[in-house]
Amino acid sequence: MLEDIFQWRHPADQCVSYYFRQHRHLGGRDRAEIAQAVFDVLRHLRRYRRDAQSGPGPLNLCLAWRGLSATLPDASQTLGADAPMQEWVKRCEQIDEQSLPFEVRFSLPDWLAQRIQAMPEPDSLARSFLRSAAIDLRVNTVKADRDSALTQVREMLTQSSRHGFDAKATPYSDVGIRLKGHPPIQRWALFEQGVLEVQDEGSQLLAKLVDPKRQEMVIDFCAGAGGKTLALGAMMRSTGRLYAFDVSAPRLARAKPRFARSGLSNIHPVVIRPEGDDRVRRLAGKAHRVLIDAPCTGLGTLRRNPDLKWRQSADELDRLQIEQALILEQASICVRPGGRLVYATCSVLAEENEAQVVRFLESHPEFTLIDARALLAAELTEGGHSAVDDQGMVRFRPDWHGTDGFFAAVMQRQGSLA
Ligand SMILES: C[S@@+](CC[C@H](N)C(=O)[O-])C[C@H]1O[C@@H](n2cnc3c(N)ncnc32)[C@H](O)[C@@H]1O
Repeated sequence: MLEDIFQWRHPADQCVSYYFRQHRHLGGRDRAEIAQAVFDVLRHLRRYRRDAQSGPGPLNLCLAWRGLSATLPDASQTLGADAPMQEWVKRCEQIDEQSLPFEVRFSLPDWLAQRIQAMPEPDSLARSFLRSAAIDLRVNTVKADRDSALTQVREMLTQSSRHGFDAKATPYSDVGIRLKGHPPIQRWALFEQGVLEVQDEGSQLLAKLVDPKRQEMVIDFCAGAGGKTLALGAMMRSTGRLYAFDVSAPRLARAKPRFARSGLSNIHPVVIRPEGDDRVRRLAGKAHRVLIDAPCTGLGTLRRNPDLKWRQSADELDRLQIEQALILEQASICVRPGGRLVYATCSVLAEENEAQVVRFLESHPEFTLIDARALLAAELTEGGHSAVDDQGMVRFRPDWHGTDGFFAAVMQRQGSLA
């Protein structure tokens, strides 16, 4: 499986699923343990590869034993590694991490390590990317309120044969539930009925920044698989017109069953062209709110997708910046006077976040930045780290806020909505 993943042609979770389809005899517990070990290897790949230079066997075998030993205590003994491998694993685990350079200690490619080192509290951020993330759920408020959904989720977890699962309300989002453990939620009736959707708390808060009202015209410009569209549609109570745009027909096709499950009838999926699309032009100056959940490096989600740090590159970051600036131009045309434009990414890199917004505002004096503090009900300060900066832009970090890394800026076009 590691050989397949290291081609970097497909996301790691797809490679893992493919492997399990080819090895149907593996039980649930085996699958969970293998997946955990593989993701541990991806998180620590640079460090493990360096250690493996002195390893007692082929590279991938050494990596596999490191991953297994890190996730299953004493794995190398109980699962039968030979004596040299057991000794080598033990020696590696005793290395003082402070003796390692930053990029090895936190297993980052050079281009990314340099950028993280330039941010506040770099060790804390880099370390948080080495941890796995909890599963967050969003309650579809068209179908249930959070309290009743939480009660039902807890009942499901109590009935589960495995111990250690739990659920609690998310601290910032008033429609979120955070799970402890990884129960099989996709098989729950609550999920099939569209009461629950998997969505990180940071993404849930994005809908609050857009703050769509009943009967408005709203555009989710990069709707992809529809996660944000669903949250917006629920806030609009299934009224008004909510366009789900995307240039990718397969992505929008994947969103359609989710839209159907949700019970929302105000969503209109439309495949658009990246430039000069007629339907986008026809909506010029019409939308009350436009959300751009921009294509980005996704590096804020490293806890969930550790392979991204190996699949992304500085060249790809350059390419994405051009694409993001173009999307900002196209999408902003649709905002009506007094209307709102929200630009967001799941990245922690300034180039695709505040730099894009600052550049856009410089060339578009008809838009001004709104302070996000006024739009978010919950106090977003954790340990003295506010999620909203002095200019009013939002930045979540896994180490400070327990969410994925995430950025958002809210802008408003001059004029009055009336
Ligand atoms: C970060 S993903 C969106 C995720 C989605 N909002 C969700 O919550 O599931 C970015 C999306 O932007 C789309 N995209 C890329 N270029 C675009 C463009 N020029 N116009 C509109 N969408 C675009 C991609 O196909 C991708 O689905």
